[in-house]
Amino acid sequence: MRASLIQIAVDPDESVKARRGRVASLIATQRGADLVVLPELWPVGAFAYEEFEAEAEPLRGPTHEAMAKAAADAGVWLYAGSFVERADDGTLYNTTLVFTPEGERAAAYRKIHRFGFDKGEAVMMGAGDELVTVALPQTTIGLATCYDLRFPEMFRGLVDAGAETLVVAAGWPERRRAHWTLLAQARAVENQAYVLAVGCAGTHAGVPQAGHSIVVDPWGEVLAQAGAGEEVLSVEFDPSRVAATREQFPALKDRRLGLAPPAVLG
Ligand SMILES: NC(=O)CCC(=O)C(=O)O
Repeated sequence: MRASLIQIAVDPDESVKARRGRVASLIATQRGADLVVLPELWPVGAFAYEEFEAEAEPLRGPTHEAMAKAAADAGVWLYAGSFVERADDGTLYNTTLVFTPEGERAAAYRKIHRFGFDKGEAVMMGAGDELVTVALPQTTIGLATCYDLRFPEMFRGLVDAGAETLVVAAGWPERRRAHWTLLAQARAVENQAYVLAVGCAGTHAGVPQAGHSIVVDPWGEVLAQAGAGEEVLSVEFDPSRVAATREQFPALKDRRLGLAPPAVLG
């Protein structure tokens, strides 16, 4: 199976409309890949909070339309990263879309863990509360977005729902690049799954992006990693290695669920 992770530069000197067109052209160059993956909030920028209201779109808005067409034109499964969705009740969500090679929407995932503590996304957006997996012909993918990467229980939930390849769309800052690589490898090792994690390049809202998109195998080995700039990271991998790894080193079978809470002394 071949996946192409497009590490998009998100800079304020390019309009959302221009970037949408440029990204569609980049997807067209990946014809022949089985899966193309885009990062988090690439139309507007994950840290460009002041733009969220103005650039919010309905689910079937311009990003949905452009990405459905791009998937169909290239004939690829497209993990289209996320955009700012405005729901019918006015709530904003950080929503990832997945399209089939025919351009049909296969899934929409609203980011579960919002970043920013008491500001930014955490206060401006609603939180999703549903895990999402999609069965591709070669592998079942589990969907996650950026800050989600810090929450292992969410990834275990995706694995319990059948995910073998964990896909993370991110706008991860350079400041915490070491965490990015470490957490991607940890999620792969503990779940004995592939991790495909794509970030952004460039600088938006004054936040330099980490880039360094990464593909990790079920043994925790890094199969490929991008540099800091805009880049397409293309990688071949064998999804059957997930079952083989789980069979040969069956740690997932040794889970102990439902343990008693610690006794309270005194
Ligand atoms: N957009 C995000 O979710 C950023 C997450 C982040 O910077 C971190 O977890 O660190």
